[in-house]
Amino acid sequence: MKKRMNYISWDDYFLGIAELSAARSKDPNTQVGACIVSEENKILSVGYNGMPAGCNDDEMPWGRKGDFLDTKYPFVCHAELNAVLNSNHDLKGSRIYVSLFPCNECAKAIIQSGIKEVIYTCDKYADTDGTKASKMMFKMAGVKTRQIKQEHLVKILPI
Ligand SMILES: Nc1ccn([C@H]2C[C@H](O)[C@@H](COP(=O)(O)O)O2)c(=O)n1
Ligand SMILES: [Zn+2]
Repeated sequence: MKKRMNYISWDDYFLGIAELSAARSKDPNTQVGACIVSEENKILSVGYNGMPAGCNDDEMPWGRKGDFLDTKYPFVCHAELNAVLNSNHDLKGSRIYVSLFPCNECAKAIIQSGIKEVIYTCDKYADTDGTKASKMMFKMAGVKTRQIKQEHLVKILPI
């Protein structure tokens, strides 16, 4: 008997784990998940966007508009930053799978931690200056970026 052939690729596997992590997010508008993987395809960390530890997410604002302090933006920790901070491992040479292209703040954390490749699916904020800054920094720092489609798994997040 031969081995099973239609197993999922490493990319689909780790992207699936990033998507599953995103399903933990309480953000009503955008749920993001990230999974950091070593050169040996071992999972080093995962994360999703949410309020900082100890900040009661029932009491924090989740809106997008209005006074800055009445929105989620100054408070929420992004999925990629959480994944970097959640890890107890050296991230040098690793790659990060993320369901949305990293913002400029996360791009800095990704570069400084030694991650060498960003694999992402969605790029819905491509036209923003933040994403443009991320792309500039990744290029200058030699961090590869690659967009892939989720081929084999149904999207986990509810529509
Ligand atoms: N690469 C990213 C981009 C965004 N996030 C988080 C931050 C917020 O919780 C949400 C964005 O909210 P929106 O403006 O789309 O309502 O997604 C992230 O974790 N990683
Ligand atoms: Zn970010």
